Amino acid sequence: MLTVYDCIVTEHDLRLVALAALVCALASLTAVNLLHHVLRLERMSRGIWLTVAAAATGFGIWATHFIAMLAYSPALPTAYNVTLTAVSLIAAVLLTGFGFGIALLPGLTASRWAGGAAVGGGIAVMHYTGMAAFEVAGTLAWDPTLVTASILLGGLLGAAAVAVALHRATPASKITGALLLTLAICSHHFTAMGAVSITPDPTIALSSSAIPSRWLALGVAVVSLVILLLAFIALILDVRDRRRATLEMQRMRDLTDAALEGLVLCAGETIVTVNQSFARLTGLKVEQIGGQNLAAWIPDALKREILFAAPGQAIEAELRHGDGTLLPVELIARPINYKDHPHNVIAVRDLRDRRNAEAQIRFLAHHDPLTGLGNRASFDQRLDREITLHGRSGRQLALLCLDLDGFKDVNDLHGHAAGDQLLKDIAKHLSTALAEDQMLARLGGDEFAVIVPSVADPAHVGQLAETLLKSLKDIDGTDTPTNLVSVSIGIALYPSDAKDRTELLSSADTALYRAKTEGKGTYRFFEADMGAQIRERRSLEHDLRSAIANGEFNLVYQPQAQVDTGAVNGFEVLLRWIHPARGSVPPALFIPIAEESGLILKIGEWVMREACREAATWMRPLTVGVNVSAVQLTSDGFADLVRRILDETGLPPQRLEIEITETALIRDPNRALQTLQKLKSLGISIAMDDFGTGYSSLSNLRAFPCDKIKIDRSFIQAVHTNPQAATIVRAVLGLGRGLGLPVIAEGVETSEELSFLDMEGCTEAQGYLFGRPAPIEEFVPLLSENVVVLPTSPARTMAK
Ligand SMILES: Nc1nc2c(ncn2[C@@H]2O[C@@H]3COP(=O)(O)O[C@H]4[C@@H](O)[C@H](n5cnc6c(=O)[nH]c(N)nc65)O[C@@H]4COP(=O)(O)O[C@H]3[C@H]2O)c(=O)[nH]1
Repeated sequence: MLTVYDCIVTEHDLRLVALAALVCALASLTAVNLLHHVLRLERMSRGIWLTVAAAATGFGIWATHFIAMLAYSPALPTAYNVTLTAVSLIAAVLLTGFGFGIALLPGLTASRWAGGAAVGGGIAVMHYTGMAAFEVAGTLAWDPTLVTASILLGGLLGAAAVAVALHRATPASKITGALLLTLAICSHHFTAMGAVSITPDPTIALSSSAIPSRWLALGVAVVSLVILLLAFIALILDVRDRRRATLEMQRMRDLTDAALEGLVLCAGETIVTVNQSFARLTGLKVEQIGGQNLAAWIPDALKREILFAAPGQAIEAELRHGDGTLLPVELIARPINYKDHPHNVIAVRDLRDRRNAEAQIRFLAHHDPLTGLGNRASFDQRLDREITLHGRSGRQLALLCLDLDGFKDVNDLHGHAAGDQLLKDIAKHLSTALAEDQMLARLGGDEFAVIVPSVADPAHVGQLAETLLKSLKDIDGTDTPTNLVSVSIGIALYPSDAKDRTELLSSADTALYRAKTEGKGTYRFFEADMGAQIRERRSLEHDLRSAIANGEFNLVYQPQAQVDTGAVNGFEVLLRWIHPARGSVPPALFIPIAEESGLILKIGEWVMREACREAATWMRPLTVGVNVSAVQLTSDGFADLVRRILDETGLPPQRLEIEITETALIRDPNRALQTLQKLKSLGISIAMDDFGTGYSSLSNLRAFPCDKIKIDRSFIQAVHTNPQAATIVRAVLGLGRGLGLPVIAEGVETSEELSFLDMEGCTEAQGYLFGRPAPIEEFVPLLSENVVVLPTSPARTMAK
């Protein structure tokens, strides 16, 4: 070591040593930059630039050697053999090119070390060939240890230089590599120079063809200029490559950021970079993620293993958000070559929307979207399950079918939004009244059902039905018109009322039908004989639908006469249905069915038109009383319909009397009032039918524009037997007098009843005593002349 130091300090011109080191460093940096340039090139165009890199390095080694030789002053005449000097340059270029070629073999780290060692070998070959070209007037002696050391230094440092320089494309890696290469060349040179000792020998003459040292200096200067030029080219190339790489990187980043999916570039499990979409998924910034381990974001090690083991295959995993929550994602990995190194790109797709949609679909498949209750499908499944369980255990199961009475009116009168709101409110109230193990489902428009498992006593189910009915009374009617609806409930038990689901549903439905027909807003248990009645009712409803078209209806007329004179004032029109198989079906049977099914609208229109057409043909201006049901009165445009019929038939409105019951008013008082006012404004009169049986409310008589009160026939017929009935008749007659409204008594069958009415001041009557309802042809004389209809009463004056 000391020998080498002595050699540098005492035998060399240090300024030239510094210049040699500078040229060497410049050549090394040029070589490293050119090597990286070669790496970035297509394989095809690599050869040329590999040659340029080999030339720059070979020339650099050569120039370093000869500048250092110029710095060497053994105080003897020296010169250089031309051929060997040229060979040393060629050897330096060729061996460096060979070493670089090995080092650039793709994918092998060992090849970089081997290539670097070959470059180190080139340095040694060049040096010792150069020394062979060295002529001096003396003899050279070599220290074998230092020679070996010089070769090892060149080889080892050369290997390390190339390996480090090519490890990464960072400036640090490049500079370190270049410094190591400089060190390899310089350390080799000066160690080798330390190994040589010259013994002056005046007998040895320098050959005449040898280049003198000053010529060598010129040659070295030229070579150094070549190195400078190559270095400049390498710099330009490097800057250009960097700019391109930056642009390319920016383009790639823009492209990946535009992707909706998250993209992660990984070297092994280390994240190199990510795009904006991925950063968004994690809630962090792009810069915060680069350099981290993939495990920080995809915690499931097995999933990561599968991901890399099966490139191109989508796998579902969980991604950790910056806040620690886990998101469902789909991952696909693809291997790519990035910066000549194998990498993986992982596409990350957010599955939250898909999962939500799937959950939504699953929910919709089993739930009613409006109320959130179970739907028919999930109800059927549960019922089947419960039936199987109860069948095995022998316990009882109850099924409650609920139906809203009057729900159609809510939709018609208040709109569908109000109807929907009402259904939601009802679902909420019913749900809160039920226990955990009971299931409420919405089976259709206004149909709900409740499954009650493990029924110990049917009376408990009755109590539950009452609770449900009561719970609906609590609904605040400000937003939803609950006063228009009530709920009817039908209850059937398994296994006593049915042997399977279909039969159980049918039994509960039958009980529901009964509840609806027997007052609504109530509940009924299934009874064995209900089925036949319901079938009967449904069959009638079916036949009613075609009754008008089949001409099965006709009208009968019943006279209404003055009590004192018997003079006829008009007729009440009554509908008759002659069923092709059953014969005459009483209105008390089919009118409620027509009302419930809505058929009354068509039927009522037919009655009104026929009655008006008939009355318009009468010679005398008698009144015609037409019964109008609640459904008609509250239907859209009823008053307009009546006006059109009057126009069509030509009947003066004053001759038409519409008979309504109090129940029709109570159903929807506002709408009823509006319609009645319109009818009144047309000149039509209104009679309050069946008075005394329903609400018999004075306020109704006051609030609605009524022209006549009709006392129900049940009171008239009991007037002699039941003192209470007589009192009611008197009270109604008093009410009429007080309000200034005429009162007509219905169902007068005997002269005693008539006498009573006469005595009590009732002015008008109707009943079998005056005439049974009959086809109008039977009353022809009454229509043309003022014939009194009461021939049986001798007390009465016959009026002409
Ligand atoms: N025992 C007895 N009965 C008498 C006597 N005088 C009349 N009647 C019966 O009493 C009912 C009077 O009709 P209502 O109270 O309007 O009661 C009617 C009415 O509410 C309804 N109805 C009949 N036709 C129509 C119609 O065209 N439209 C509507 N909406 N309802 C109708 O059907 C109900 C029953 O009608 P009907 O069976 O025809 O029964 C009629 C009539 O035949 C009597 O002296 N003794």
